[in-house]
Amino acid sequence: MAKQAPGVRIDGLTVVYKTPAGELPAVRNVSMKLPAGTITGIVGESGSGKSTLAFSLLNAVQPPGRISAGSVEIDDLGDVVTFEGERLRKARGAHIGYVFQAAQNSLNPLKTVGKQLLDLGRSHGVDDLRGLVKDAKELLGRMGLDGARVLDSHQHELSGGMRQRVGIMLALVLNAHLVVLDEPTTALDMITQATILRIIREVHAERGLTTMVITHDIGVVAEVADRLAVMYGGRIVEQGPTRKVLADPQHPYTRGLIRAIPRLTGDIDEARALPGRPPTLATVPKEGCVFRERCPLRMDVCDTVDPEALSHGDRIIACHAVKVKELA
Ligand SMILES: Nc1ncnc2c1ncn2[C@@H]1O[C@H](COP(=O)(O)OP(=O)(O)OP(=O)(O)O)[C@@H](O)[C@H]1O
Repeated sequence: MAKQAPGVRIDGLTVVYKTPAGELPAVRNVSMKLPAGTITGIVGESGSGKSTLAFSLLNAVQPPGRISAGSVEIDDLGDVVTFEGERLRKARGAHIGYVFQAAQNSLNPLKTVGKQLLDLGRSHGVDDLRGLVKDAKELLGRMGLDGARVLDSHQHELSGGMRQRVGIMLALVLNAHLVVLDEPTTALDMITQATILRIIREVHAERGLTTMVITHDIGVVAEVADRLAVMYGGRIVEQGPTRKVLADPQHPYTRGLIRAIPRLTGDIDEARALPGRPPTLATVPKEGCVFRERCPLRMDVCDTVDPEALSHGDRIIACHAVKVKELA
């Protein structure tokens, strides 16, 4: 059993959903690494495939979706795409912790948090349930909450920020060292958001985790992530160390995303929203570059050839224009 931060290698991952127009890819030929012990942020607009990618890490894509190609190799565990049944259920929770999007709603409203914790422990064959409760209280205390009181509460008795922390506790309490957080701070006020992000960083470092954070908010990624991957139309268009990508974005979509952030100082008009809309499964181009319709650097080749993800130093970028610029 892996009891330290595992590295993860995603290779050629494609996930399709069955639609009236046939099976269409929501994640297309994605390859990336999550180095052991790092926090990786996945950022992109709504519908870009972030949650689908996150579910693939647990081999938990639900019908009408399915992983149609690729692998997700987790150190000391193997390729989870090949896992089924009991082996898969055990891997989730014990190895891979997951905090669902809007953790507010993933708790059972009829049961106390403590009861749900015991259910989780039993379903994973934990013998020492007292020890589990002790760990849960300690984690909640670590996150600034009164553990005993929270375990006695129903979800409606907890604020949004408290529920987010309960979600993080449930993802960690079985001692998973790979943790996936889907929009961990959406719908929280700025102060609570800052607190949760600080807690994520601290718990990540203290417990020795490999963490993936999914968000549409590039500010969240800037705050917590060591590495950043930008998704668009099911593709990862740029990835690399967060600071470098934010300081010197190369892909025209990353540039657009960063330009669209309103700044507290400076002229509000300087923040320019990205023109156009992100594609849906039905409108994403089947060939050529997925971003070309909104791209200021569009060239003829973009209409027919999907740009390959190429290494540029410690950055990986999928863009014909960036390649041309480098060769110039
Ligand atoms: N069950 C489903 N059936 C059909 N299409 C789906 C299903 N789930 C997701 N999709 C489609 O797959 C694409 C990717 O969705 P996904 O939820 O992974 O994106 P996302 O980036 O996480 O977006 P959001 O931030 O809105 O959750 C979208 O076009 C979405 O409409």
